[in-house]
Amino acid sequence: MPDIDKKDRPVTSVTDQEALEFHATGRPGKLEINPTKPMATQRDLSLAYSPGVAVPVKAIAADPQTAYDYTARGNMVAVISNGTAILGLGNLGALASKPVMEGKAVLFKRFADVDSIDLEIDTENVDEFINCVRFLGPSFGGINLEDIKAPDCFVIESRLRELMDIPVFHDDQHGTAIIAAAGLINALELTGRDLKTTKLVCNGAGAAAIACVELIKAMGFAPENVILCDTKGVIYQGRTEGMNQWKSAHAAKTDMRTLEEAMKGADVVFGLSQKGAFSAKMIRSMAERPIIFAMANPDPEITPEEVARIRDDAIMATGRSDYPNQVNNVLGFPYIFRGALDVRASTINDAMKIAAVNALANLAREDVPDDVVAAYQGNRPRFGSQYIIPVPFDPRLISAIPVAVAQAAIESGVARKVITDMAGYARELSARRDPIASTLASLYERVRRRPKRIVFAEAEEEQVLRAAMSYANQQLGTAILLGREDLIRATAERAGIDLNRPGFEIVNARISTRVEAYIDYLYARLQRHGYLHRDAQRLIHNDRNHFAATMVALGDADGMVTGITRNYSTALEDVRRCIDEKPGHRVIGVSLALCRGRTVFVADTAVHDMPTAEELADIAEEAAGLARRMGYPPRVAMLAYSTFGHPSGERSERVREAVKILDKRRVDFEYDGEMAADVALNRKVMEQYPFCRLSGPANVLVMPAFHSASISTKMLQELGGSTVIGPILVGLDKPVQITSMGAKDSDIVNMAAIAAYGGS
Ligand SMILES: NC(=O)C1=CN([C@@H]2O[C@H](COP(=O)(O)OP(=O)(O)OC[C@H]3O[C@@H](n4cnc5c(N)ncnc54)[C@H](OP(=O)(O)O)[C@@H]3O)[C@@H](O)[C@H]2O)C=CC1
Ligand SMILES: CC(=O)C(=O)O
Ligand SMILES: [Mg+2]
Repeated sequence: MPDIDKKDRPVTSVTDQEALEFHATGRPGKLEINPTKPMATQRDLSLAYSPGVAVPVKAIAADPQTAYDYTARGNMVAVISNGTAILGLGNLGALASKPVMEGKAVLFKRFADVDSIDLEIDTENVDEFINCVRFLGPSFGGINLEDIKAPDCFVIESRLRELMDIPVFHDDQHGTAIIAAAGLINALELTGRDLKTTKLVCNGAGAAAIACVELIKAMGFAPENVILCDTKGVIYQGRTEGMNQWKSAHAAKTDMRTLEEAMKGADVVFGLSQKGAFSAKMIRSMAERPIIFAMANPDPEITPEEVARIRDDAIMATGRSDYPNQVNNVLGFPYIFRGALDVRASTINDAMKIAAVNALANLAREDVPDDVVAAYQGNRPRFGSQYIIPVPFDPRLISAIPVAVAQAAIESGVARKVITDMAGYARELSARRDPIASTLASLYERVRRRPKRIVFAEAEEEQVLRAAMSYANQQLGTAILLGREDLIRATAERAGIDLNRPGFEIVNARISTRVEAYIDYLYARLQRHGYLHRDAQRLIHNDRNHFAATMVALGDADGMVTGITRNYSTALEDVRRCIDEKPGHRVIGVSLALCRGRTVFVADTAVHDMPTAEELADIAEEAAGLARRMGYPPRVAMLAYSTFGHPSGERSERVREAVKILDKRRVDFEYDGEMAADVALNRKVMEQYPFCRLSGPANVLVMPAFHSASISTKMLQELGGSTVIGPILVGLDKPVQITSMGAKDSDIVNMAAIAAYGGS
């Protein structure tokens, strides 16, 4: 069980205030609705609404299946709850469940491009709830039930499945069961067990547990080898206390009465109950090479550290992201619905669930290819006791699971649309998901594995302190706070930030013991550039950028972030006085623009005002390198106002020349130009130039000059609704990132993490 000692604290811990601010910032909540058709002209309105809308109305009335062609139904799932069992928090009501349901809706979109809306129904009456949902059927392609207490959830789901002709899926039951079963299959394989003879104990007999037990029995577990326990102990035939029909269906013919008795000699134990339910004695009494899935959230029935102290032959999984082998339903519901929606399935049946189980289990046995390594913090996990199930950010999930689910739906006769080209479908699926979320997540994970000391050069500012707190809280490393200690502490107190916890270090330039070394270093660099010794003294004593950059140059910090109090070019000049460019590289700025599921890298957005052809070629190489490091195979477009010589003009000459220079350099990425932005980004327009060497729309845009780079990224941000990260500085010998003036704490912490990643 390597490495688990370091993982005592949850890595994603956030403060209550951060969580509230996250939800309240900007438009409150996590969701908004956007039209997919233009609504600009009278004609648009006539088509979208009266009179044009009457035509699809009549078509749907004549043939209901055409609703999938003319409305959003086919890609729309409702996430529905009454809040009676919100996560592990209990019955806090429908309204309080809304943040969770919005969260599930966002995960649907993020991971599988499924549009989703949350609906909170304010009743605990089972019949009222059922009636409310059943009449909503025409609006949706599927219903994802969430956080409804047992046994109500069983009645609600089975009645709605009968009443509705679209998939109804209780995520807490089947999502959990599918992921647990996938992990179990692999753990059985690794321990050389046959599922027909394996003895399993499941502690807990609620929503998740009953579904797990039903699924593994459907997969071939012998009913007599499965023992279910609840708060009253073993569920045995004839027991009357605390029973219901769902527990009775799994009551065992046995003399055992306690969990402790049941676990003696058991091969597998599932915990779907409560923190701490498994004792050391129970774990010790299990069979050799036991399989222990302690899935209670947020704290498992027993921790991996505790198990490791008791025995070293166990395969261990939990529901948490900070241990190996996370069993979490986010691995399932987005992809299962994706597959079900794509074949317009009328239900999600056992065949589809088992197909999802096998697809997930098989994925963990495959070699992890290069372009997926980023999702695993740069490591290449090998199928084994520490890797029995993929992580949620594995980009292969989007093509593996929906294909298997869709195929099973077709074969089991519940699909209303047949996909014949499954390989083509898998390719389409891969293109649906933008890897930026996994890229950033894996970047953060990688930094967590090798935490870094990052100096926050403007630590007297409140948003910088907030970013530093988030950096430390997320266990990315030590936040070195540069500034006057009294001011930093006063600001922290006003902002409610506790600086006495681990993860912070305050450095005051005026009293630092390293000042003389920094002055000597800077003077040696600048003495032949018109600087006197006292100029170097003044810069180190009075200027936080020079002090911080020198700290990084001399190895007293791993990286630096600055920029909110000084404009970009000034901050960059400060840094360049202290740090050179990396040998053989050119310092440039690259902005990441994320818009409608696409990510493009735009360069140079920071340094070169009017680059020469040679400089443009260098910029292309640096930007392509960054794209590749972030997991995107680069397709570089050298942009201009003209495309392949038309219209002709002097201004495009430099860009054409840059392409020739790249030809001579025999670079190892796709590039072409000069071309206009629409040719670079729009496949159809690009097709008018069949000789174009790009294999698809560009994802790296090299701008002809700084002004066009800056204007276009700002327009994308303001008018196009893009999220822009950066400019990210690349090409410096040490990792330094500069934010824009007035950046928010979330932007600053991203830049700090990027600086830390640069030093990994
Ligand atoms: N990792 C994952 O992806 C998921 C994990 N879970 C976890 O599973 C647990 C149960 O969730 P869910 O099924 O939705 O909840 P339910 O309320 O539907 O069921 C809880 C069950 O646990 C039993 N139980 C509670 N405490 C103990 C105990 N100390 N010993 C034995 N049995 C106990 C209850 O017994 P009784 O019937 O006697 O009251 C009940 O059967 C939670 O901790 C939840 O976090 C749930 C979904 C997904
Ligand atoms: C993970 C989940 O769905 C839950 O805890 O309820
Ligand atoms: Mg849930």
